[in-house]
Amino acid sequence: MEKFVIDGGEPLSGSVVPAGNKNAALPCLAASALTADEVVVRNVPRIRDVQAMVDLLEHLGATVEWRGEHEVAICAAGITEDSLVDPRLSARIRASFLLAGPLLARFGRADMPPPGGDVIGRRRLDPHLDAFRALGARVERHDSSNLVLAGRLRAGEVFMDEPSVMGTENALLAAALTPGETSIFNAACEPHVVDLARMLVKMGADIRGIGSNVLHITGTDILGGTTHDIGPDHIEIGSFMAMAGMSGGEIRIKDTEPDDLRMIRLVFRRIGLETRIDGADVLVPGGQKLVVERDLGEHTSKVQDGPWPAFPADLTSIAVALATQSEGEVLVHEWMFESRLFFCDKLISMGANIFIADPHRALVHGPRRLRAARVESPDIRAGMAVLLAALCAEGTTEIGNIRQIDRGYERIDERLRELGASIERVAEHPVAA
Ligand SMILES: CC(=O)N[C@H]1[C@@H](OP(=O)(O)OP(=O)(O)OC[C@H]2O[C@@H](n3ccc(=O)[nH]c3=O)[C@H](O)[C@@H]2O)O[C@H](CO)[C@@H](O)[C@@H]1O
Ligand SMILES: C=C(OP(=O)(O)O)C(=O)O
Repeated sequence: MEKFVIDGGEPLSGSVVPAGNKNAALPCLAASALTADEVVVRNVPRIRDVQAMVDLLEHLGATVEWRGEHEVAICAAGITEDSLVDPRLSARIRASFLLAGPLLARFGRADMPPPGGDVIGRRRLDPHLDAFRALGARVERHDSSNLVLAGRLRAGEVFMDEPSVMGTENALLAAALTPGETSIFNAACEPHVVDLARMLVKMGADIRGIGSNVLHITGTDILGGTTHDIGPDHIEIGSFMAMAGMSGGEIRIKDTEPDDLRMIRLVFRRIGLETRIDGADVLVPGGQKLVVERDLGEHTSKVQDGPWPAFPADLTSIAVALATQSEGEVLVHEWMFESRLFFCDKLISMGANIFIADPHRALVHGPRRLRAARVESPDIRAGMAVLLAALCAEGTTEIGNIRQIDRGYERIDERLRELGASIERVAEHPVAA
């Protein structure tokens, strides 16, 4: 067990290169299971969740070779219809369920142990199952241990009951290896869904409508290998933007996809943070006095997440942290997950003024001088939000359970030190009873 020990209060400045998008790397790695040819994925973030997906593929029988810090070659020729998904590894990540689409399409059967992932509310698998059923699969067994899907897939029409990100990805993965034209309506269109669709095109599927909520996939019975570069992680970029604003420093975030940042920049501006686009970089000017923009008629501002291109759910915790340092009042409405805002009590223990109206809504009043505390990281993004708070708090904060932060942010302590932070990773010894 490790913890972070942070001495807060220093402005963080300098430049940082964002890691590859975690939520794109995971489905793109799962896509390697669709073919017996070699697939090379580049700009892969070296985070715990990626390692779990790589371990899952290896356990299934794929060969995996790291060819550089961020480049991995996978050959799934060794995966057979008898390969089994390891339940222990599956429980480590939500994205383990993305192996269902490839296994079902390739072998006509997928025996899936329950996935893991952040505990941030109920996480439905129904949209995935609806999609597989629309392509001709049946649920053969579903008990607390496993969910077994079976059937030779045929192209069809999928109408998602909600634009589920991984549900859309599983439908895409399955449809790419199913001959004929499949249409997905009410599809999710997050940058990671786009990334996966582009990779599947390079593997031999024909996909129209990429980036929209209607996808037409002409699948094939054999997909080939490819080399694919993962795009920059817009959630990590948003986290660095908030970090600059909260600490008062100037940070340049390099090599981004500015078009993917439009809603994030718009919402952060509402919370009081100005950012500029300079070529492919985002510049957060230093020394900003953050003031919340009120709505017309002096009404309270609201930040609400939603499916793309709305503000990403994975940045709501970061938005709460940012709002603690901005003058005024913001209502953060985390509409998608029921438990994600429970972490606000960690910020409250550090001195933030937050009124938790109900599980979905928190009213944040700023600015508040934050003070050091001992806190645990409940999930990836809450962990990062608490880390941002610690970086601008007075005194020495300790954050436990940092495995959660390591699930989604690569070498975050080293990268923060390069920006001037005082942060140490320290082994934590259990206290004897
Ligand atoms: C590995 C991965 O990629 N994980 C991401 C993925 O999870 P995941 O794919 O599991 O999330 P989903 O998009 O399926 O759903 C997210 C939540 O929002 C709810 N919902 C969704 C759409 C909608 O119109 N109405 C609605 O209520 C769902 O019921 C669920 O509770 O997408 C989430 C939403 O962007 C992100 O937080 C996760 O980081
Ligand atoms: C919720 C997240 O991840 P997962 O879906 O893998 O739990 C996240 O990335 O914030």
